[in-house]
Amino acid sequence: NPKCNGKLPPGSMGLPIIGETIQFFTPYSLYETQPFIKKRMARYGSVFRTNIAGQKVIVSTDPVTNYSIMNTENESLLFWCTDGLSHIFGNQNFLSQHGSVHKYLRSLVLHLTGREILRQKFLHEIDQTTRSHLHSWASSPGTVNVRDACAEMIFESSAKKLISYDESKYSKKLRQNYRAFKLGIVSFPMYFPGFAFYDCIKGRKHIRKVIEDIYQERKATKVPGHDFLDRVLEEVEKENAVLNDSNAIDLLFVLLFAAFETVSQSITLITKHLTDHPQVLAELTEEHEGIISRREDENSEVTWEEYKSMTFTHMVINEIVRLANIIPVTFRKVLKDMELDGYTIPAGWVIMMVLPLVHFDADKYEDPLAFNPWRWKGKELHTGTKTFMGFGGGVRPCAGADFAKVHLAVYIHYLVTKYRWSVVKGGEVFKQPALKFPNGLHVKIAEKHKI
Ligand code: HEM
Repeated sequence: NPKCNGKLPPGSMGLPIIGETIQFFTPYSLYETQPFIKKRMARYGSVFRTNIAGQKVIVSTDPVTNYSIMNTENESLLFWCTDGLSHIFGNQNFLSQHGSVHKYLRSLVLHLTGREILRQKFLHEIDQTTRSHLHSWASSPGTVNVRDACAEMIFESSAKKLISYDESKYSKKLRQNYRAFKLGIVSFPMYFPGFAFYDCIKGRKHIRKVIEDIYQERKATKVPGHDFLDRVLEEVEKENAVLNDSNAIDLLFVLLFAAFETVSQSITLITKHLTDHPQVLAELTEEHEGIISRREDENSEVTWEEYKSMTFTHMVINEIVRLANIIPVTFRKVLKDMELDGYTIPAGWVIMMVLPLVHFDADKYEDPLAFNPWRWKGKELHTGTKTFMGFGGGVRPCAGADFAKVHLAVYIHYLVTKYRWSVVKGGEVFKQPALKFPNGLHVKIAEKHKI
C-alpha cells in the first residue's frame, strides 16, 4: 500500500516493479473498451490506482472529471509524459514544457501546422503529394499495402515541410528507424536487448543523428530550406532564445513523429471503413463530385474554400477519430497532493486519463460502436467538447488537428473521385492500447477512367 496523507483511490499496484504492465498491454479489439480499464472500473469505480511500467498511476475514467483536468494547468497539476516517454522525446521536449515556454513553443509549432500556413502553402503541397502517391499506387502492377504506402506518403510530406529531408541523400533511413522507434514507444521502459524499448531508444539515436546533421549543416551554411527548420533556426539565434540546439532538435524529432504516425494511421482506417461502408462512400463521392462540378477546370487543385465546404467529409473524419482513439490515454503529473473525486492523489503520481471511454458511451452516442458519420449532422465538428476529445481539448488541444484534417480531406477527395479499390488482404486492427495493423491493408487500386 503506497503512502498517502489521505484516502488513496482503490486499486492494486500489482507485482513488484512491473505492477500491472502486462495486463495493461494485453491486446483488444478496436471496437471495445480496453478490458484492463473495464474490469477495474467495474471493481473500483471511475477512479483507481495502479502501477504501469514502474510508474504510480491514478486512472481517471469519468469524462466530466477528465474534461476538468484537461482545463487545469497549475502548480499542482501539469501536462506530462511518463518517464519512459520523457526519455524517448528528450527531457526538455515540447510536451514537457509549461506556462510561457509552452505558449511560445505552441505558437512556433502553429507556423508548421496552423490554418494560415496550411491555407497559404501546405494545402498546395499536400494536394501534389497525395495526387502523385495515389497515381503511383494505381500504376503499380500488384497490390498496395495502404498502411505502409500511407506512412511513406505522409512521412515524405511531413519531413519535407519540417527539414526538407530527401531520403535518397542519407544512408541512415529516417523512416526505417522511426519504425523501430514507434514499436517501443508505448512499451515497458526496459533498456535491454530484446525489449521493444531498447530498439526504440536505438531508433531514436539514429533519427536524432540524421536530424542533427541536417540542423548543423543548415546552421553552418545558412542556405535557407524554405521549411520549418529555417523558422526554428531564426528562433535559436535570437538573443535570450528559449530554444537551444538540443531542444530545437528534440522539437523537430517529436513533430515529425506526431505528424506522420497519427495521420497515416487515420488514412489507413478511413480506407478500410470506406471499403466496408458503401453508403458512406457514396455520400462522400457525391460531395466531392459536386465540388469538381463547380470548378472551371475539373483537374485544378483543392482550394481552401472547397476544403472548408466539405461538411460530410469532416463528419467522416470526426467519426474515424472518435472510433480510432489514436491517443488512447494522456497523462498529467501531480506536483502537490491534490483532491480528486473525494480521494487524495499524492505528489509524484501520474494521472492517466482514458479519453476514449466517453466516445463509447451509449448515453452520449447512440449505438456507439457503429461507424455512423451521420451522427455528427448539425454538431460541433472542430472543437474538443466534454463528449468528444479525440483531438484533446482544454488548455492543450492538439496542435496538429488542422494539419491532420487537411491531409485526410485531400486524400478522401482524390480517393473517392478518381479511384476504385478492393481489399485483397489484411485490414485487421487491434489495440495494445496503441493501434496495430498486424497484416497491413493490401488493396488493388485503379483509376476510375481506366476501368
Ligand atoms: C488524427 C490525428 C491526430 C490525433 C487524433 C491527435 C490527438 C491528440 C490529442 C488527443 C492530444 C492531446 C493530448 C493531451 O491532452 O494529453 C494531442 C496533442 C498534440 N498533438 Fe495531436 N493528434 C493528431 C495529429 C497531430 C499532428 C499531425 C501533429 C503535428 C504535426 C500533432 C501534434 C500535437 C501536439 C504538438 C500536441 C500537444 C499540444 C500542446 O501540448 O499544446 N497532432 N493530439
